[in-house]
Amino acid sequence: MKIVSVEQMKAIERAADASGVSYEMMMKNAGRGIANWISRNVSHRQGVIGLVGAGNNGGDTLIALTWMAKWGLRTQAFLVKENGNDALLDDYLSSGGAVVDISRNDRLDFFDAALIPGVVVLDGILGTGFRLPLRRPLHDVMVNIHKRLENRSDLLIIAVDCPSGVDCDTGEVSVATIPAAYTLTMAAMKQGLLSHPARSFAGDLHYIDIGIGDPSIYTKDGLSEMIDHSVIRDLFPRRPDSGHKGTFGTCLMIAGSAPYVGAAYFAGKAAYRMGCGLVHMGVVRDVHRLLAGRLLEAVWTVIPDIEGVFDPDGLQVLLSALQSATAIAIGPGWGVNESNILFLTDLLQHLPPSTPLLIDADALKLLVNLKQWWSLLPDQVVLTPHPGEMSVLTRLKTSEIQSNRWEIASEYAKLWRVNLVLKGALTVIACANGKMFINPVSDPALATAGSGDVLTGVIGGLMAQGVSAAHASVLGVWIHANSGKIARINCKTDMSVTALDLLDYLPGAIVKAKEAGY
Ligand SMILES: NC(=O)C1=CN([C@@H]2O[C@H](COP(=O)(O)OP(=O)(O)OC[C@H]3O[C@@H](n4cnc5c(N)ncnc54)[C@H](O)[C@@H]3O)[C@@H](O)[C@H]2O)[C@@H](O)CC1
Ligand SMILES: [K+]
Repeated sequence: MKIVSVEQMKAIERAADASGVSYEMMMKNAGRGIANWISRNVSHRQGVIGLVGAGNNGGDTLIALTWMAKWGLRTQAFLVKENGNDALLDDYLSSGGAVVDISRNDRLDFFDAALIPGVVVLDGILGTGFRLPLRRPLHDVMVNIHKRLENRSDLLIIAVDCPSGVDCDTGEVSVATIPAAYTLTMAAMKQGLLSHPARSFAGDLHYIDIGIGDPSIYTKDGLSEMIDHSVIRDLFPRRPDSGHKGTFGTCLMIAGSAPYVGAAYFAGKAAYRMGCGLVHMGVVRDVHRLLAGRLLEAVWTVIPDIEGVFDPDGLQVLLSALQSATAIAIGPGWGVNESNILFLTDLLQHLPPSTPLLIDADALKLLVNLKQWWSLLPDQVVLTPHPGEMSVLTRLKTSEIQSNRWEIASEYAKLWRVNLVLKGALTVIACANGKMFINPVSDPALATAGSGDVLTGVIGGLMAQGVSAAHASVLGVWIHANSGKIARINCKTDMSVTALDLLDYLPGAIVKAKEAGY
């Protein structure tokens, strides 16, 4: 789904209107789309109530309620602000709907009576027209509504376009913003919903077609994209029935050191879980000793070491593996030390220029010791820094990176001509060709030691099978995040999810990616 600012959305609507899809038609399509989505996706046996604001967001909601009333559902509209949508109200009433005006902060007993367990609440008070701060008298009515909906897990709250009271550009929220289980977003994702705190209020994000198709045809701006099912479904490598392990590539994983054994395991196992035909592990003796009996699927080359880290002259043993790999991943668990700077320098000089490369973790921190390191990389390259590693690479403060993730990722991906996966909640992928993707998943289940090593294996395993560096990053980030979501559901808490769980639920995330929408 494309991502837009409020200004871009307005310009797209103007252009669509000029090309024949009128504002009225867009709103009708929005309302019908919301009603259809609810009837297909949620149980609405207890009826649907709408919180209706004075603007077009309220208009969308009234049209949705009108359709559902026509279909015989029990519905009620609560007018939260004196309403300018008289014609839409008349339509709704003549379709059998019921209206209660609570805009003067009275008659809330009717609202209380409507909040029966299982009822669907459509939040259509404010959309993209809202700017903080929330003004009176709406503020007071919304605070009262908020109090009543708080902690009501027996209700299903669905936000229309955005949770009301969210700034759709910045992601800031008002005191009265109501957290939703789902947000049904019109035509394109509003960028603010992919930033915190708004993201935590929006729940699962779904697209509603308002009849204009792909919004990017109405603008010259290159729109970023939220990773969803429509983005990833075509990115999987082919797996012909006649394939053999050579068909599915060889990932050379140069990982681990005596203090960080697990990193090599997580990365190597994840590459196998992603369908890679063969994973060739380049590791020091201590890592080999501990993992050889655990990662039985792997082929091993033991790299000479000095006190558990790579010997600067140790690359010789890997030269033939470097040539036969179809992708190379480096960095997890290396440690930052003088030996590894020399080892990395030698390694970059011996890389086959056409083999895709992934650089993660400590190898990213070591890169800064090499002059113009970005000129030493192959064309197909992915860097997967977390904000701390990005800070080392750019010499910017982590706080500065975190407050401006999209712009900074985009700027440096272009500068270094790399595909950059800036990790953390709401991972940003800035591709070397200028395209930007945002992962909508923000789940503390993923914030656990070894999680990044699993991601390295996932992306490396996909590249080994011939998926481009950019596509492997997009698909890999989505699958990794969803394995976290599935792990949280299965562990029944995000607290107990470990990197081993992420590995275990990769197959579930792959299945989900292949068969269902986000
Ligand atoms: N323009 C279009 O053609 C379409 C718009 N759509 C819908 O329209 C929405 C945007 O509609 P609008 O531009 O009418 O805006 P909204 O519906 O978001 O709300 C505007 C209303 O909120 C009030 N308001 C704004 N800031 C406030 C504050 N700080 N405190 C108190 N009240 C405040 C305004 O006075 C106005 O009454 C979208 O989110 C979407 O749901 C869709 O129907 C698709 C088509
Ligand atoms: K809303």
